[in-house]
Amino acid sequence: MKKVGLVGWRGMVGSVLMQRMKEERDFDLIDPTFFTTSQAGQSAPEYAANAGVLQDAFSLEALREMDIIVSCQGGDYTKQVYPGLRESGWNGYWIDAASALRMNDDAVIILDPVNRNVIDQSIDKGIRTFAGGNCTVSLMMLGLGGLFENNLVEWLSSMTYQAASGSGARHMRELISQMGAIRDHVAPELNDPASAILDIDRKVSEFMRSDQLPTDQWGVPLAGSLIPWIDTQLENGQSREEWKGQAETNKILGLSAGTIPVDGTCVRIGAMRCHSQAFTIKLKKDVDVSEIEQMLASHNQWVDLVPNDRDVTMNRLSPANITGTLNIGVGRVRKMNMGSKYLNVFSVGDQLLWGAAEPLRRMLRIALED
Ligand SMILES: NC(=O)C1=CN([C@@H]2O[C@H](COP(=O)(O)OP(=O)(O)OC[C@H]3O[C@@H](n4cnc5c(N)ncnc54)[C@H](OP(=O)(O)O)[C@@H]3O)[C@@H](O)[C@H]2O)C=CC1
Ligand SMILES: N[C@@H](CC(=O)OP(=O)(O)O)C(=O)O
Repeated sequence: MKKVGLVGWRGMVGSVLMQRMKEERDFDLIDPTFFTTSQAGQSAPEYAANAGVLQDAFSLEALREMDIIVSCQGGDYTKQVYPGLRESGWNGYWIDAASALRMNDDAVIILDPVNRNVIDQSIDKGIRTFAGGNCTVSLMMLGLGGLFENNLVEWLSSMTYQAASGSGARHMRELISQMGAIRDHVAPELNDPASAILDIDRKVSEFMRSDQLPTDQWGVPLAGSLIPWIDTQLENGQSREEWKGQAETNKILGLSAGTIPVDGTCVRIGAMRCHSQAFTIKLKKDVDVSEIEQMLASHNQWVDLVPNDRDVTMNRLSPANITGTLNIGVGRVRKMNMGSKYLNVFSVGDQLLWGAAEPLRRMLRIALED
């Protein structure tokens, strides 16, 4: 059995990955070693039989023993450990959730239902470094896979509604704390049916602008509000999250940079772990909506095509419905006023599953076949 090193397994992304690996019985196929940056020597989790004790994740000697390393530890860890490991001559598979290596020439962004051909070709060429894509990009490409596969996308704009989980566990907790604090602040008025809604609204607004609302993580209110900026600021006016849209989409498809223009505004909203996106897509040619729906639905088994009907959409195409599942809800499919080549689509997907953990465990399976 191949020796597989797991780094970052107890973090949020890592925990979702471990859960999926247990569900799919991946541990039956590997000889796992669990690494840690802070708890070396403690017992490895009991769900992996005979995994022994946690190893030091900074020990190149211990890492070099592995055939495959899967890291959900974050970009800082990758930058600290990966170069030295490769320089030492280690030629195993490095499979990483972080963005640090994604755009390297010798790394491939993994999303096998979309780019299995790119992955296979790169393995044949000797590439052994694989990075999960940005969650927004991966969810977009799975949802719209049928359009990319049929070479129909001239350009696309994605306006996002991104969940708190994309910023990490502490941010999720603070979102709930903000929600609770706002509710608590007007509890007496809410319980009194005779109270005026505009008085409640004024009290809520004042509270949200005060320093009583917990904002240590977000810096600003998210509950009852939104944040139209995700990740760092770039000189061209984009956020880094917006920049990733075009850069990663083209790289995943194995196209040269900028072949398919992708742009939009990335917005954080008060959802827990599902990213939603509203797409405006310029098609290369006029195709019937029914044919487009067929392409979208048949591209992969996770697309849940939701008919463009009000009640069905409200019930099925939402973070509340899709969270915790591998489904990618795809709906609101219709032509736009701009013309018959302009398509509207809306998608919802769990950013910890297909947005982070699932492409990694599927790449692990591919590496095990090698
Ligand atoms: N959050 C997301 O949506 C996405 C994240 N990623 C990537 O994954 C990386 C990890 O993200 P995420 O999982 O959110 O990070 P976490 O903060 O949840 O976990 C990272 C590490 O923190 C350490 N840690 C310290 N205290 C605790 C604790 N109480 N519980 C659990 N772990 C603890 C663990 O390392 P140790 O055991 O060594 O102490 C753990 O592996 C990101 O930096 C990013 O690069 C990629 C895609 C999406
Ligand atoms: N930036 C994403 C989460 C993330 O980790 O992205 P990346 O893997 O590209 O750094 C979000 O906030 O929703």
